[in-house]
Parts: sequence; C-alpha cells; structure tokens
Amino acid sequence: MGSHSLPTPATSEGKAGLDALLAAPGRAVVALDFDGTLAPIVDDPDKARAHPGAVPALSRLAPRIRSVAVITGRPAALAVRYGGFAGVPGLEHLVVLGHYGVERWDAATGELHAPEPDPGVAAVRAALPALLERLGVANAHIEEKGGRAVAVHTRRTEDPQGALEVLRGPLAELASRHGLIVEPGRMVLEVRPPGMDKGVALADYVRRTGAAAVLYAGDDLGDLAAFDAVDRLRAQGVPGVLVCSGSTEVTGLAARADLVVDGPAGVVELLDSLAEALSR
Ligand SMILES: O=P(O)(O)OC[C@H]1O[C@H](O[C@H]2O[C@H](CO)[C@@H](O)[C@H](O)[C@H]2O)[C@H](O)[C@@H](O)[C@@H]1O
Repeated sequence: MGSHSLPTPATSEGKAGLDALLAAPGRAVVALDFDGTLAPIVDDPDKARAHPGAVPALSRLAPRIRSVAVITGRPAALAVRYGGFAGVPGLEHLVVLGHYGVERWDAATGELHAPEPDPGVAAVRAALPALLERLGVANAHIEEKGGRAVAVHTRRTEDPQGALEVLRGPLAELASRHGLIVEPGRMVLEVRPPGMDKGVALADYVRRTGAAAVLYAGDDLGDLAAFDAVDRLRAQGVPGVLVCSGSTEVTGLAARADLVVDGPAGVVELLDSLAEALSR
C-alpha cells in the first residue's frame, strides 16, 4: 500500500459524488467491474486474476463504507475464484453480481443465487463451431460460461478486430433465432439472455442497500449500462462518481467518466486512496 492523494473528478457531478461518499461513507456503495477494472486484461480468459493490490485495497476500504459489490459478466463463482474474494477479512459482506446481475454471491453466507440456464444458450453453443468454420474464424476461442452464456473471443486470432467484425452480424442472427442477445466487449462477443444488464443490477443493489452515494468503476462496453444507471440515480438525487479504468481498446467510457485512471493499477491506487482518506 502506497500513500496516494485522492484524485479530483473532472466534473462537478463527479466532485459532488465523491464529496457525498467522503461525507457519509456509511451510506456509500462502491461497485466495480472485474475484467479490465480489478483484473488486468490477459490473452487467455482463464488466466485472468485480480491485480495483486485489489483484494488488499478492497479489504481496507470495505469496512469503512456501506458496501462493496463486484458486478461482472463472469459467472459469479468464477469471479470469486479468480478474484480471490472468499474468506478475506474485511470482505465479509462483499457481494458479487455475476452474469451481468443474473447471479448473486454473498460473502456473508457463501451462497450463490442463480436462476435456471436458458436452453437457447446450449443450442447456440452447439451451432458455434460450424458457424466459426463457415466464417473463416475457426481459431476464435469459445468460452464456456456455465451454460448461462457463451462467449467468442478473438484476441488470440491473427486479426482480432477483423474477426470480431466478421462474427458480429451472423452471431447476432444466431442469437436472436434463440431469443438471445449479443453483448459486445473487448475482443469478445457474448451470447446471453436479454432482460438484465449492469445498470439494472447496480440500480437494484443501490436501492436494496439504501445507499446515499455510489461510485462505479468499469472499463468495457457492458459497463455503459451501469454508467447510465448512475446518471439516473444522480437525476433522482443520489450523488455518484463514474470511474473509467482506461485502456486504448475502449474509449467511449473515458468520455463519459468523471475520473479516468490508468487501468487496474490505477483502480487499486484509487481504492487505496479512498481507504486512506476514510481512515483519517
Ligand atoms: O464484466 P467483466 O468483469 O468486465 O467481464 C466481461 C468479460 O470479461 C472477460 O473477457 C475479457 O477479459 C479477458 C481476460 O483478460 C480477455 O482475454 C478478453 O479479451 C476480455 O474481453 C471474460 O472472458 C468474459 O466472459 C466476460 O464477459
């Protein structure tokens, strides 16, 4: 843990959000995305792990605020495992909302709540190898997501962006034939059921916790829904701070953020500086 001063948000709304968090931390929620925000992006999705400073920073911050939540496109149990979030002193009340909020894991009980998988996902999964072959992108990586979603990664192909573009339309068609949607992300297209997103998940979490201030940090397109939710909360009188874990791959988030930090290392620095400011 280094000694860091709190950065100043670039917008007046962001400053108001941070001020509210610092003034009444016991009523503040900090919610964070996993990949690209708490965990550095790596080529192999199975090798993603939380930044080494993430859990220590979260465990210092969590006891000083109302609550911390991780909101991720990953299955909740996988995020818990890759994050190293279970059984950590200080994180006894951590909540992980997986599959964009469809699943919920509570550190307090160790329980995972998850609905039945949509049968359309298995049908799409079965059709994928032939589709990838036909489109000339057979070397794209298929990520199994516990039957609740399936993702196609192009990061390790020769032309990741080109392969993504080739896949986008046909995958959307295949998904919609089974009543599913495509969630785009950093060199990935994920097929999943509609009806839930990180914005719905965050708004619901803020409501349940009765939070009076919120900070949300994300890096990818799927986090835009959470950014929208913070905008709506602000309009309803709940101050909020939007943090972008900056990258060269997704630029749209930085334009919307109150604070842009330098990837997961920057997020860890911010969490550390918040914990430090709240311990004075
Ligand atoms: O909501 P998130 O926690 O950000 O999860 C979104 C997707 O992240 C993962 O993919 C991303 O990270 C991989 C590992 O660093 C990287 O290889 C890939 O290019 C990124 O898109 C994950 O594999 C997906 O299932 C998540 O939906």
